[in-house]
Amino acid sequence: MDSEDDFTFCQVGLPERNDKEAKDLASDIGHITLRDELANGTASRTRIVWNDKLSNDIPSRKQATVGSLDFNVIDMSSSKQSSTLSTEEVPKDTGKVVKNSGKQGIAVRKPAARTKVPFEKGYSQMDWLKLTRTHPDLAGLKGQSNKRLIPMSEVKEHRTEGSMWTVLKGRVYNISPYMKFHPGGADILMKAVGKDCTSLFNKYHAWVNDEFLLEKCLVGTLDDSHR
Ligand code: HEM
Repeated sequence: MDSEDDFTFCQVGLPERNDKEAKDLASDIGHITLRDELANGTASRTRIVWNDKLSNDIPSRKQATVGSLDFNVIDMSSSKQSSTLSTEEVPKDTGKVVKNSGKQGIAVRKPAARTKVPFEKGYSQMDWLKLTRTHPDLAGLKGQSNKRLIPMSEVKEHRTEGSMWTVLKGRVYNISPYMKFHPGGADILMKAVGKDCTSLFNKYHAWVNDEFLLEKCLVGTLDDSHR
């Protein structure tokens, strides 16, 4: 056999230097370094290390292990002495930084004020769902159709305790039975009574599925032909 026909198959890889560079790049992204270590002298595990300057200023750094992963947890909510981040900037509930003091900092976005009111016993969202399945006439229709066109003038008349109407996305609901179940509280929901509350609803929680939650409270469709 001619020597030119004699092929040898071998593993083709990057030159050693480039291989190392690529590995360093992949394992040292931003402020995080991945370090392979030998645990108990047997299995290898990866340690994640935050190595930015900021983390040195933050007092509460915890280390944890999940499976074979070791990682440091920086608890931003307990940070008090940082020169650039004040305690007001860290909301208690989220631990996220929402406001930048201007000098140096981390991304900033002020969330909309969200105050969920603890529900009274028997008024959880689950209780509401049960009620919607069992109550025969939550809307208070008394046999009337809920396919009726209702003028705004009629919506405005319904502001009494058992009959509180609102307009939401063109539909008219009797929200009276929902009042005590509303996770934002009954007080704020009173703002919707006798009015079109679509913009308020969207301002606070456009993601809430109103059609599903208030299905059994539907009294009709808004007739906006007289506007
Ligand atoms: C009329 C129909 C409404 C329904 C079915 C409804 C339903 C809900 C639901 C399911 C939540 C919990 C949201 C979540 O956990 O993410 C919620 C919370 C809340 N709602 Fe409503 N809501 C209505 C109207 C309104 C209106 C008109 C306002 C303001 C005037 C309002 C203000 C709030 C607030 C402040 C919260 C608590 C904070 C939050 O979760 O964003 N809601 N509502």
